[in-house]
Amino acid sequence: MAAKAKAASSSWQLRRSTTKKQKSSKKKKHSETDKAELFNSLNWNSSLPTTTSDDDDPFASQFAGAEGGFLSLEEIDESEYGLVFPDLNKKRKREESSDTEISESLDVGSEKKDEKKGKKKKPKKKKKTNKKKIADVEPTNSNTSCVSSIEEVKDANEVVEGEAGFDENDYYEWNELRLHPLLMKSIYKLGFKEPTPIQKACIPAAAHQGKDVIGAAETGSGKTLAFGLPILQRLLQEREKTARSLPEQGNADEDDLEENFLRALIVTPTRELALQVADHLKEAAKFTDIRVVPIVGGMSTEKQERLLKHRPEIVVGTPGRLWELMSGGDEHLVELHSLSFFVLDEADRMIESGHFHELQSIIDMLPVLCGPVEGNSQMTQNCLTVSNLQRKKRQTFVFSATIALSADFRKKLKRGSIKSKESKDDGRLSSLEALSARAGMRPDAAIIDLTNASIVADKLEESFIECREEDKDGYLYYLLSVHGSGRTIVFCTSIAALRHISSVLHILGINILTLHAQMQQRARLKAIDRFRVNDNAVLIATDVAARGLDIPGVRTVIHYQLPHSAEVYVHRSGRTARASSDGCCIALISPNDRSKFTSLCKSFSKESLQRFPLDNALMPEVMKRLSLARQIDKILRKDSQEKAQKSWFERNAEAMELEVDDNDSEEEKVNNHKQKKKNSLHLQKLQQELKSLVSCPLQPKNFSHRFLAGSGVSPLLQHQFEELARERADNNISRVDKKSKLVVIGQNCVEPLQALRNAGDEVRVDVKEKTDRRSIVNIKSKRKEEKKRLRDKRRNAKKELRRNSE
Ligand SMILES: Nc1ncnc2c1ncn2[C@@H]1O[C@H](COP(=O)(O)OP(=O)(O)OP(=O)(O)O)[C@@H](O)[C@H]1O
Repeated sequence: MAAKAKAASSSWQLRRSTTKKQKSSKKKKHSETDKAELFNSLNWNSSLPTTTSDDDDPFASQFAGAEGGFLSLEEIDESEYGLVFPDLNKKRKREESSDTEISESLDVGSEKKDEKKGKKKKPKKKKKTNKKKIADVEPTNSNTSCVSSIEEVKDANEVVEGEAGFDENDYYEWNELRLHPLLMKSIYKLGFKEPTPIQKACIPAAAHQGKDVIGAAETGSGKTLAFGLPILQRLLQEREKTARSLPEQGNADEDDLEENFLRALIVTPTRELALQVADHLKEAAKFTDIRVVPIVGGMSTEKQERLLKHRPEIVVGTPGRLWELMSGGDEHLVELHSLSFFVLDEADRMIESGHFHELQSIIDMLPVLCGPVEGNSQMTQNCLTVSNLQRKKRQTFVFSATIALSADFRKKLKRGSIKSKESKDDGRLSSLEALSARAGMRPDAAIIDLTNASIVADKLEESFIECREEDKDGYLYYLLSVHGSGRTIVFCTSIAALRHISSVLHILGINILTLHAQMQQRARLKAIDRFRVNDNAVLIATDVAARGLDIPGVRTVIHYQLPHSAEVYVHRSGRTARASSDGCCIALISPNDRSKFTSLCKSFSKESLQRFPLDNALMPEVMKRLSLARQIDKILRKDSQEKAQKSWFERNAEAMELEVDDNDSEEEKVNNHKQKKKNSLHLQKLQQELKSLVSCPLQPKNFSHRFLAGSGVSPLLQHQFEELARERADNNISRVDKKSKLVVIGQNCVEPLQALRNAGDEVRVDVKEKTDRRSIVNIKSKRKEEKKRLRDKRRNAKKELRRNSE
């Protein structure tokens, strides 16, 4: 872990130095907006402990310097996020000289280029030793062109052959999918032994039958490659066909081939997801020269325009930035006549507000399918310049884990078909069905729904904690300190709640990262980066992180606030238990959340749920710390608000060239000073008290100092105790002093998932029974309230009468 952290920090240093120049020029540009943003967020940021702490300043918290989620806006090297185009030639040269394995693959690429330019390829000698393997990979259907080059299959085998533990037979399930050898090579490299069910179902339909696909499968089930591999497959096949037909056509279209058109446009709802999908596709296209570029908001438009000038074949983007560039007339993005794939990832999110208008406009830009485009002379002109092979039917892919939850799609999934008719409500496409139809989805689309009734991932353990709204912070702190092992994401619905818990947890000494839509994009990416490299990191996020984010090793998802819809609950929970690993989610349910939670359970046809097992003996200590943290937070907030107000007043006065009169009398000044001193002493006292509490593990009320019981000992502390015990044993302490002996009883419930499993079925709650009981309780309490209301009314009326008669 330390090595990882070191590597990460050194890579940051490197990035920072390379971007120094950009930094200074950007600083100027952004300074005004940065200031405005800083000012808007004063209530929040200013309440936080500052790193420029003055030793005498009690308001500079003891936790200053903790990583927290309080990211400074440092430069991020955009090449890290796919925003710098790789120079293919340079990349080739570098890889050729450094890696013999990869050089073989690049030979294939350069041979392909030679083919394109009409040069005759020298036949390679076939090695006898590889014959068996080639036969293994060869498709059963000889029609396909994808495995036409036996040399490529051979190369693919050779690339991975040398790797320790590689056995091609482990990958036999992929053979049926008849993927291009260069794609198989990436799959070997990625180590994906078998296709996931959604990949098995989608690839034949999309890649070999050329169908449109509506795909629904649980979160983390590999949907990205389910649509990504067919795209790459078709592009590779078409290139080969074109290259083969070139010599026959006498190289007439050679120039056309040199000019790449946009072939696939993938739209995702969030920036992080777009960057991630682009990265994933780049991995899959690693051994080809197909280029994938992410186009997302929050980053330099100019840079992205420059990238698009390189005419990448695949663009992955968010609707806002894509539409901004399209409406601005970006050449590459508006030349859509050769577009062969249009993909809506997380499609059900796209019809929600916030994305709708841009997406609708993008869809309206897509040419009407098939052949020369009607009614658009520009398009028709462009079409004439495109190779016939490229001008094939456009395929539309619509994917999400929760399509099956959307009412209209559920109907359609049952029917097994989509309506081709466009339904429009006052000029807006109102449903996902209408949107896909408008995008050109054909009625014979393959509908692949692999979601089960509960929609959530198979290996996800769901649980809940019932508590009062004001105790949520305490239970969250409990979970993070008692079971704070493994990566955890805490989801909030509002940014205000996120800020509140981040601040309190920060004061309590828990290292947290934050992610929400009001953060600058660089800070958002940085938070994700930091979260990725730390095995025990805690990310407090809004629903901007709910969809698609693929961070391996997320063990726990905590719903601090319940989401507004069942779909979001599925996606949030789906950040754990991904790609056949397990994980758990815990919902904190206050009385206000109950009805929402019940309807959530109903929509997933849940019969029973686990109550998260708690050690209530620890709660008094938790609440004690929390109370201190809240007091500190309140004082810090008040102080920073006052400072912000004062500096705002002074700044404005200065801007208006006014002199600020100090009207306070000497006496007032002295009193103010005294009050300030008193407050700061109080704050110091609170901070010290909290510091001494958090330096010890959580202790139950009846805590024995002789035996440190497992529950309440954090994993880190337990490790330290064990080390200490070992050291003592090694030193062979001869003094037999019972009191000095240290006994460490192992902590069984480190991870929440383990705690849940250890608790077994004891904590299982019958949801239906609970709902019924609740509704009875509700009716009873409503009746009681009504009776009380009537009684009060009668009493008041009597009083009124008496007063009138007097
Ligand atoms: N065939 C495979 N075998 C093993 N792992 C795979 C395979 N295909 C994809 N993965 C991995 O599974 C993880 C999840 O994939 P992906 O992000 O595509 O899931 P998803 O279904 O799109 O999830 P979500 O619905 O949350 O967006 C990724 O880390 C990916 O690398």
